[in-house]
Amino acid sequence: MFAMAPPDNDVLWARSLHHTHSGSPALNGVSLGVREGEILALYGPRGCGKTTLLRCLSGELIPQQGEVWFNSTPVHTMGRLARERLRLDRFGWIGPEPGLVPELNAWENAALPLLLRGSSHRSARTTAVEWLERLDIGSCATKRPHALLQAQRQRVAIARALVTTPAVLFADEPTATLHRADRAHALRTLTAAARSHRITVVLASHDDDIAELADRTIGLMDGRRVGTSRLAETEGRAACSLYV
Ligand SMILES: Nc1ncnc2c1ncn2[C@@H]1O[C@H](COP(=O)(O)OP(=O)(O)OP(=O)(O)O)[C@@H](O)[C@H]1O
Repeated sequence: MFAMAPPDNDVLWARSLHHTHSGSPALNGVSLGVREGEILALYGPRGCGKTTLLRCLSGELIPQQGEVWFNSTPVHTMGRLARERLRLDRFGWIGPEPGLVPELNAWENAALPLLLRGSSHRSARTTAVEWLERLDIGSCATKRPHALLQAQRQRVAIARALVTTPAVLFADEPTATLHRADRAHALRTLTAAARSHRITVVLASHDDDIAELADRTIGLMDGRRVGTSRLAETEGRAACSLYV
């Protein structure tokens, strides 16, 4: 039987995802589509399946049942190397912890995905420094992670995820380790940078602020969808007047 291809205007599309981690159910029939350029927030309590859903959508984890498509490419049938290539070439990932390499300075950390893709040292440095400046941490470019504040480290991780201008940025609780003021600022900067570069974002968060920065919020509970709220186009854009 041929699988049904996703709708043309969805950059990511998932159908009926089921996944269980060694007996504990994480996804229980989740379907969703993500439009190109959309900022989609996944919202729900601890353990509701947000991380598992992001891992399935980004091709890191193959769901036990269900389909994931990136544009017209089925991700759920790809081999491991092809999925790794897809993640490196087209996706960006930000987790709750910055996960920086301690021996490298800020620009070298931010430039890593470009260097892994074979960019020259000089062009990788230029692009990484541009991203650090957009994220207001240009002055930290030559500092190593130990000399940075946690909020600055997380911005370096955001720069690293955006430096390749990915088609889709996956962000899993990207502000979980930050103080309240830093959280709001980091979310605003991240969503503004994504909008001005037409990067699609799928973001899991407990943060209330995210609802006003996202175009759409999907609730998850016990591995199932429990509601969608869509902001009017103008509200989503107006909430984010800062473009970087
Ligand atoms: N690698 C794993 N091994 C075993 N169980 C897991 C694993 N990852 C997740 N789980 C379980 O699967 C369920 C969903 O977890 P998941 O991390 O996807 O939820 P979450 O909404 O992202 O939670 P959190 O906000 O705590 O990150 C939970 O019951 C969790 O304990």
